[in-house]
Amino acid sequence: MKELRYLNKYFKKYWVKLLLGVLITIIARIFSLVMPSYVRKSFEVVEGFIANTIAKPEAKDLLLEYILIILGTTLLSGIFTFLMRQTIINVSRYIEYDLKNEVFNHYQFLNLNFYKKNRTGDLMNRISEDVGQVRMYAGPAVMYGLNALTLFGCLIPWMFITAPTLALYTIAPFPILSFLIYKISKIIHVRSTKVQEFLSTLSTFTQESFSGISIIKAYGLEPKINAEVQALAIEGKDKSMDLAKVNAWFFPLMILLIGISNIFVIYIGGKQYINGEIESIGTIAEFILYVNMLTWPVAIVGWLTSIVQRAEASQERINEFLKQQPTIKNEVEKETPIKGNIEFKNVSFTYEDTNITALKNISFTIKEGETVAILGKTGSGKSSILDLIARLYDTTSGKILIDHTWIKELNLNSLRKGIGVVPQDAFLFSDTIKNNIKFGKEDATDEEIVQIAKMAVVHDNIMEFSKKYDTVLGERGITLSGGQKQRVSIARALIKNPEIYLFDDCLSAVDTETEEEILSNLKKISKNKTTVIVSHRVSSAKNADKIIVLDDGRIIQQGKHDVLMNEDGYYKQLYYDQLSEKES
Ligand SMILES: Nc1ncnc2c1ncn2[C@@H]1O[C@H](COP(=O)(O)OP(=O)(O)OP(=O)(O)O)[C@@H](O)[C@H]1O
Repeated sequence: MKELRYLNKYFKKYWVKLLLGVLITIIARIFSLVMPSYVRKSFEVVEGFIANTIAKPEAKDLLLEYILIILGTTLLSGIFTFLMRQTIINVSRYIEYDLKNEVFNHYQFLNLNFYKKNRTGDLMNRISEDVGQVRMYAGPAVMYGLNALTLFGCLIPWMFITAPTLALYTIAPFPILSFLIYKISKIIHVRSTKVQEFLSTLSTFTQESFSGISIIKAYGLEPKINAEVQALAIEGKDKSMDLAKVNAWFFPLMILLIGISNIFVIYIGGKQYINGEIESIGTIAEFILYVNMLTWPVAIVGWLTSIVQRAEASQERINEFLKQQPTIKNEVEKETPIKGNIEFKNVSFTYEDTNITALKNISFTIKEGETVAILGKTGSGKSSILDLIARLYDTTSGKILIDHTWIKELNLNSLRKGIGVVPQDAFLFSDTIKNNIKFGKEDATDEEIVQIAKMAVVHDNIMEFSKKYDTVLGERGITLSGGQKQRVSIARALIKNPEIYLFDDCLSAVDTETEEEILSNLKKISKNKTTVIVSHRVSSAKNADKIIVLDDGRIIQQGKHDVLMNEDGYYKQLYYDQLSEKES
């Protein structure tokens, strides 16, 4: 229960509703207890009538009165049971809602490393499956637990007062029932976890095969994939059958134990009645009703134990993530708007997960308003520089200064607000083109969006779609070409109108003509703004105020196009290679 203590803050938050729920549960159970004793009394009236101690009209009146009492109390018990669910189960839904939001918000603040270390499926599972298990504890477990406690607390003493020996025989099989249900619930849990795990493997596999359907078709891999799905399906069927087998034991076992208890009541009760140890045959009827009333709560004790254990395990998994603190977090309260001066001072950077040192003792300065191009072979550390500027990671050693202030001493929101990133993989959301562009500026007008799309040279493409800017992208809509995606992603950054633009090889999928047009538009729009362009093409770099050439995490060349063209080195070589490529 140590991990589940985390939920106490939510129980405190909803304590009024919970207390109301507890009171309602107790009232509902007390009303339900009235019925069996009135059934006994009804039997006694019939017995009295048969023995001629009660006259027919009086017997009729009494029976009618008892029936009305039974009906009334059962109705009241039903109404309060409804209210019990409305309060306690509702509280559990509120807790589920709060906890899901808390976990999701927490995820958002964690570093990129967290997302690399943990699989997306796992993150999703903890927020849905695990929170769902915890809700079972906060709602049904509390409700059924209370229910059972109230019933045991009221019924068992009453049964012992009415007929002690009969009570003892009646409840004797109950602990066995509880224990067996507990054992079965545990086996069910183990097997259903296996089924769940398997289902997530299966859905990952099928999802990947749908996403990669074009590759599968192009390589003629359909039979192989079908065979793999077949094998997975058989495995899944076997696991589900295992679960079904143990599930099938649950209700028969309950019915068996109810039957045994009923036999005890009838046999022992009958013997006692014959021996005159109990006064009325109605007591036997009353106890049969008690057996039926107690069976579910008794079974539930076993079930509850396993629910609590599962919730504890789930909360432990949730807490494991909630305990993780972002290493990159905002520690500066006041806003610190940025202007765009960037300085790297002996920066080295190693990725924690792979231990790859992407940058080795890098130093350079970019003045406010300058355009700097970063070139270099793949894996030389270009994107890592951009990630460090946006503070998606912190340097391993050395310092980054923005406007002469250490990046860690800036307000993180102000920094990110001042930066417009166009990443290498132009990720667009499954939403309309308009909303994807508006992501950069929520209150952008339609005119602004069109103007920016023109700047990113994607307006004409968008106008060709039947729904124009309202065209939905992604899984629910159309797939843009690589170049179109890149340009929508550029529009998204431009509309933000930040102080620093970071373009990560974002023109790789457009032809050189469009590239020229976009670059000249960028020049106009990003005048006086700091612009860092990562590229593999000299054409994107040649007009920059400074070109930085990286190799294996180190700067090997630095300067303007003319300067670098006068040096023998990577840049000059690349220039001539790309020139001859263009000519041929
Ligand atoms: N998120 C990451 N986690 C771990 N290692 C990484 C990560 N990103 C990059 N690396 C490694 O760091 C090195 C530099 O990568 P980086 O992406 O900065 O290179 P790049 O010059 O931008 O390459 P490209 O031109 O192919 O985009 C590479 O060896 C890469 O494998």
